[in-house]
Amino acid sequence: MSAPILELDDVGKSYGNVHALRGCSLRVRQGEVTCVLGDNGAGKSTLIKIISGLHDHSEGVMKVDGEATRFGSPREAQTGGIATVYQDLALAPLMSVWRNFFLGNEIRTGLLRVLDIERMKQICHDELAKMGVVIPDLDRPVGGLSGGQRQCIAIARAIYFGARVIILDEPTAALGVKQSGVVLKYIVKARDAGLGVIFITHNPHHAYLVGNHFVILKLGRVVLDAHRDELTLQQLTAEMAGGQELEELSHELRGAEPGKVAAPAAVPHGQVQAPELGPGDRATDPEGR
Ligand SMILES: Nc1ncnc2c1ncn2[C@@H]1O[C@H](COP(=O)(O)OP(=O)(O)OP(=O)(O)O)[C@@H](O)[C@H]1O
Repeated sequence: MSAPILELDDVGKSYGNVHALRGCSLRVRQGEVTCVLGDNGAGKSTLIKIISGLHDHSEGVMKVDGEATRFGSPREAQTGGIATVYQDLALAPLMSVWRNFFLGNEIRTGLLRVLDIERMKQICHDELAKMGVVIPDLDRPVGGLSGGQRQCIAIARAIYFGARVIILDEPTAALGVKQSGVVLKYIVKARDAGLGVIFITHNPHHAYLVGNHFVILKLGRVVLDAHRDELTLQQLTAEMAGGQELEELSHELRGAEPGKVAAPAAVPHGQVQAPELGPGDRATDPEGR
């Protein structure tokens, strides 16, 4: 197993009296997808903010390449090779695809330092092609693209600008089934390109399709930390759903409405009931099984 690029040891963060994160340990390795799952208020955003340099941790140690590190700003985290793709993406909707790709990092040429548009378009085209993204017209405003395509542009951009760890903040949360599939494929491509991917999600089905490693946060604590070999999709779903709590709820609902059969237990927060993985799903199995 390769040495972790990023390690958290017992990291915690308090906002005044609120312990948003406690005793969180995590390893992110090259060529692996680490999925961080958790309900609302579990501490996922706090974790992202610590790793991406927005907040400092109050307890524990964060290491990058084995060295204890505290990022003073998101820019420092980026320089350290850590890129965060937020759900709202920080893309400018009215700007073209290539302008968005180079936003803040434009290539200039000549004495007058004018924008080298042709070169930027060519690089943008090549980098998207490497990820298998085909956008025929790079002059098109990003706002006119699908949510899945926008996520992919943001991922390709992070890779091109030197990310070694990429944090994806619920990239499939606002997407339908097909678009989610597109984004999951690019997560696999980023992993195969050698990045360490942190995939934040509410959805155990999406996580299990691409994940090598799974961490579940609940009320700021890690309640599950398992490698793919140690866990089935059903177990992951049950852990996420809080099997015991749903069992109790199911009894309660049955009691409340006599004669009615309670709804299936494991469907929290509008998520889809867990399908058994079919042969098609295995296409994105990170172990290639
Ligand atoms: N700036 C803050 N000040 C005080 N409390 C905060 C702050 N940010 C987060 N918290 C609290 O910390 C806990 C964890 O919040 P966090 O946003 O990290 O959870 P989350 O898992 O990202 O939730 P969601 O999925 O709803 O975004 C919550 O109880 C939240 O209310």
